Amino acid sequence: MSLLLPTNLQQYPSSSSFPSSTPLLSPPPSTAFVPRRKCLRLVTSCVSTVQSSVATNGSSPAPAPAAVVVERDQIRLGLPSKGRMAADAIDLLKDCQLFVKQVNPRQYVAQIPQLPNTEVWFQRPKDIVRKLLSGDLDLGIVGLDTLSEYGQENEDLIIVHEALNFGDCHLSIAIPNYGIFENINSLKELAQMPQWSEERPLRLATGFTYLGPKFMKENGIKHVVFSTADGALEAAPAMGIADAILDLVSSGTTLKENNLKEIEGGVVLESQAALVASRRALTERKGALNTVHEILERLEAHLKADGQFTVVANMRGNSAQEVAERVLSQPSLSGLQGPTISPVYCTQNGKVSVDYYAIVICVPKKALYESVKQLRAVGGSGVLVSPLTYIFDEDTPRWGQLLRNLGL
Ligand SMILES: Nc1ncnc2c1ncn2[C@@H]1O[C@H](COP(=O)(O)OP(=O)(O)OP(=O)(O)O)[C@@H](O)[C@H]1O
Ligand SMILES: O=P(O)(O)OC[C@H]1O[C@H](OP(=O)(O)OP(=O)(O)O)[C@H](O)[C@@H]1O
Ligand SMILES: [Mg+2]
Repeated sequence: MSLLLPTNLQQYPSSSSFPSSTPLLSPPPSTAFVPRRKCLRLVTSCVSTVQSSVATNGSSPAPAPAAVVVERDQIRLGLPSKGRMAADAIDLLKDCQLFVKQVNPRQYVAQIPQLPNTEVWFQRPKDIVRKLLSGDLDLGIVGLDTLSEYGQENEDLIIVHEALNFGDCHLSIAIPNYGIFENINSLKELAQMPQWSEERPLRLATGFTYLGPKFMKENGIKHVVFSTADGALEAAPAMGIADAILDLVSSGTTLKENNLKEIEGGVVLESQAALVASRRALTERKGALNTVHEILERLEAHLKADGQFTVVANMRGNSAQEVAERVLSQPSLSGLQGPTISPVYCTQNGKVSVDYYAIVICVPKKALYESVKQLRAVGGSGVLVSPLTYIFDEDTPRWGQLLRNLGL
């Protein structure tokens, strides 16, 4: 990777010399609960964080901050303060019956009455990651892209839930769909283009100044130089500033509108919102593990139910067993653990009898129509479909994983 002539974008030669757009500076957390002696240690640790991280977000992995857990009574959860993740994060918590009470949008601290030992702090997503690392936050909701870029594989960061079902996008290389790139459709073809040399490397514009150089290095692409900007990167190729870009894509509209295309092998990562925690907080801060357990249980119950419908149907039959056999003969009707089948009691000529059975199953939303067709095929009628709110399993699989990860 080599240096290119300056342009109107900031240019940096490689991952090792990519300077920071913003230093990892986080203000000391509230000292309200910090005893005096701890206060001194806290300041020391903040100073060392600042000094050691001026070359981020695109340099070598940030060193683990000093292992200090500041004493405070409240567990701190960081939520995105604005942008596309903010409303969805609050809505998700609301769907889990966790109501974030924010008096007005400019107030950066809020409460969740259902979690009395927890404070919400609204921060920019990248600052959530930085503050998890500095110990100023204990938990956070951010995109996996931001976590990877600013967390830089730091072992103190633990992904508690990696798929919160919003903020979906992917980080991808894109090139012009015209000119010398017209017939280039893969990373390999891009790398092998005769145009790139030590003197004239491929110019890649990205805001991902850590992940970009790392990805190119891992893919053996040597003749590349990086530049950065804060947004509207898709303009860079047409402006003649860059040959390619590395940016987030969701609908693909921005690429299309700027005559750019993605290439095979060019996806650096898939991203969506995740619940992230500081390992130190979970192991050392009183109450943090209980809080994360409760949040995780609620999230899992909601997210699992979110993809499912409850389907109730009537079915004529001689016995529950016989109805069950018919239902289970269909591939999409086994539900989560098999159908629940109950007799429907009717009176006929003054006598109570059972001619029908009600069957209840959970059906993935995507398979709803197929399931209705299969139900009809085995004699189902009067099909009622309703949304499912929560599925609380015996155990949350991610909780077990988390405990193993923490060595507990
Ligand atoms: N199409 C998309 N473009 C960018 N980010 C997306 C997209 N879809 C989902 N996301 C998620 O939203 C996050 C960006 O949120 P937002 O746009 O609020 O930016 P930000 O982090 O506040 O950055 P900045 O304010 O510096 O632009 C991404 O990190 C990603 O996880
Ligand atoms: O695939 P799409 O749905 O078109 O979304 C992708 C675009 O959205 C984001 O930009 P953003 O809107 O944050 O603007 P910015 O680049 O100016 O920050 C991202 O950086 C892409 O440019
Ligand atoms: Mg953009």
